[in-house]
Amino acid sequence: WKDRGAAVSTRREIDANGKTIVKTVKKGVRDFSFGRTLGEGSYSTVYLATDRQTLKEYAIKVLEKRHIIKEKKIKYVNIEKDTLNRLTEHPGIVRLYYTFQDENSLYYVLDLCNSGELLGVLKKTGTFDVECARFFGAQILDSIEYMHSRGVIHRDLKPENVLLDDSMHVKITDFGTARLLTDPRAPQTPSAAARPDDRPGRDKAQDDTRAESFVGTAEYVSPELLRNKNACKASDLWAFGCIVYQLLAGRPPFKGKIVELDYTFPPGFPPAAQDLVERLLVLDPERRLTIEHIKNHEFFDGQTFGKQLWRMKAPRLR
Ligand SMILES: NC(=O)c1nn(CC2CCNCC2)c2c1CCc1cnc(N=C3C=CCC=C3)nc1-2
Repeated sequence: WKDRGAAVSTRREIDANGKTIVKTVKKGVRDFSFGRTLGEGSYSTVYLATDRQTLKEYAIKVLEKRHIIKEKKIKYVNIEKDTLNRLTEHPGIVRLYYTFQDENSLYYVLDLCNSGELLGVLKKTGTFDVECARFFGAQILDSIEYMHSRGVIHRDLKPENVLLDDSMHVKITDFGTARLLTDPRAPQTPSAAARPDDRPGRDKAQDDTRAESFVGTAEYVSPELLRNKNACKASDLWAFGCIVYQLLAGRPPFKGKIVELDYTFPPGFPPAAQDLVERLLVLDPERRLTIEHIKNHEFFDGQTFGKQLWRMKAPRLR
């Protein structure tokens, strides 16, 4: 497990002649004071942590080596690190600054999102109005577009994994179950994605075993992931449709795994949003709206995307 990125801290020591020497050493666990637990996964715990020298706050994800080895999850750990290493330049993705390790654990030093989960904020207000749903929807979509452009499929997008920073801007997290496409320009749909890809050097093992073992969260998992376990970029857009529905309705469209497409819109659900959701919650991934179409959909009329979107002030929640 090669550490990534090197943050150094300077340490003053007195040498044998009583002279003060300044050493630069790679940052380690002693350079941080660990605070409350922000979340626990089956293989990791995420803590609030403060850099003792700079006083900057981070989220530090700690994984126990013994547990990962015992549960044969080394591949997952490396996938997450490789995924985070690919997603370095976008305001809507939780950033990995660097990693370090000690004899027992691996440490990922990540952006801290002080405003918690989008789900928590939604629960406080019950539902969002169109302006809020459009702002958060646009930031999530902009982040998905960046992920997909870097050949990353998240596979488990849901409001719990959409975090918010101090300015109430979106930061998507938890790439432990992401799928890395070896060719970022890979096709958008499972049939093309499922076609055996015998390019030399393609790591089939990674795809096959991971495709077998992972399925997203029941309420947001796409039909193709349930059917043939092959997630494609359109699978993240199915989850996006579920999230847009939930922001405006206050609950996800499906309770538990979807059988076939039986969901209804509550009275008062905005018509443009209804049309958008209906074109995303489509069983056949090849017929689902693509990101370009979504950005041009009436629901996002007047909404900017790209750099300008991330300079906007988050709307007051109501
Ligand atoms: N799995 C992770 O990588 C991860 N998990 N968490 C906490 C989870 C809590 C349950 N819902 C999903 C997130 C984080 C991260 C990345 C890095 C990260 C950065 N900031 C926060 N901040 C939080 C603040 C209040 C409540 C929850 C999270 N959390 C995380």
